[in-house]
Amino acid sequence: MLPPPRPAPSASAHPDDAIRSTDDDAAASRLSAVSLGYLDDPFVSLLYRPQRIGRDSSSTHKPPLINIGTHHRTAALDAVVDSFLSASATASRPAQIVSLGAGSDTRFWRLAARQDFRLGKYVEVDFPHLTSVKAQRIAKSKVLVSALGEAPPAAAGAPMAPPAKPYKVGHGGTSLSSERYTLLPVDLRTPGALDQVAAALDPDAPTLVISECVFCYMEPEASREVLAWFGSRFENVASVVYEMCGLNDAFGAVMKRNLAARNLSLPGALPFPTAQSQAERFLDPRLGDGVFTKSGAKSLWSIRSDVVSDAEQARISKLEFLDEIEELRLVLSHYVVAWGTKGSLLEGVGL
Ligand SMILES: C[S@@+](CC[C@H](N)C(=O)[O-])C[C@H]1O[C@@H](n2cnc3c(N)ncnc32)[C@H](O)[C@@H]1O
Repeated sequence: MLPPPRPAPSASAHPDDAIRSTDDDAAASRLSAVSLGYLDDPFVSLLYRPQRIGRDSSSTHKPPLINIGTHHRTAALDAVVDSFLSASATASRPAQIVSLGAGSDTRFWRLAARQDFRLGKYVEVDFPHLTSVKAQRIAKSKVLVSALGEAPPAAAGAPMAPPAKPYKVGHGGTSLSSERYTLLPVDLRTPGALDQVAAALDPDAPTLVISECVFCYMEPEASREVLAWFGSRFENVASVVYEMCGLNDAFGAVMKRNLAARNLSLPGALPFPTAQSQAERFLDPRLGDGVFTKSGAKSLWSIRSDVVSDAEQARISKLEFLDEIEELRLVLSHYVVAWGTKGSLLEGVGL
């Protein structure tokens, strides 16, 4: 969910600084939702430190509308990931997940903490500025390192040495690789940049590509290239995006004005007027023939009634007072979770 305007960055700032700073918004929203009890995620505070710490914990709290949106978005993405994992449970190769523009996301650690964790690989990519910070935070935390898998065995006959670390940091500190998890510095707009992602993946394994609030900051041609790349390289592939839609109204005008004050624009959101149009992006003939064969989408407002159970809605309704249900409907109607799949992955997702 997008925050209110902040002062524009100085003229000397890199044009991508504003895009990179959106990770701060996403992570701060997650931290707020966790600290108020909307979400249970012990890894948020290990991967994200708020830049402006006030005198009390309430300074990290976002308004209820943002907390509810963060909750529903997480519930929907969790449902997609669960559906993918159960559809790929019987595959001959262990499933893998790629998270594009992952920022400070914690999903890998939440999955690795589960009893039924069985992923072959989880790969995250983002700009090097973000991956270097994330690699450092992972390396400093025993809890985060413990999820990465086993260290490679020492070579036979090697002299006694201290135990090897279960990960390697590379690319000048901007990448981290391990048995279960790989973090790579990639600008998704650069042609050919995804080839280094391919090296970390099994081309024959069921693959889920997650993109949460990333494509909106890219030109639509660039995000189409990314989807086409995954769709053409992996036989058994599905993808899910969390995006904005319908910004051609008064709500969208305010959002665009607030973002412009931060040097941000949304070239990748404007061509999508409805949730359905986000679903149709996966079936766009310009992606290539049969790259994705089925798709679907729901706004966060529909996800509220169709995905979040009554019991969960009752639980979170007690966390904070919210009297403006019409305003909630307006905000949640402008965010959408859309998916596309080749074959039967995600067929049972219910979105
Ligand atoms: C709003 S944040 C979302 C972070 C994360 N997906 C989440 O939901 O918490 C958008 C992220 O996308 C990344 N991003 C945007 N454009 C990108 C690009 N061209 N290449 C790589 N990462 C990009 C940003 O750096 C940022 O971390």
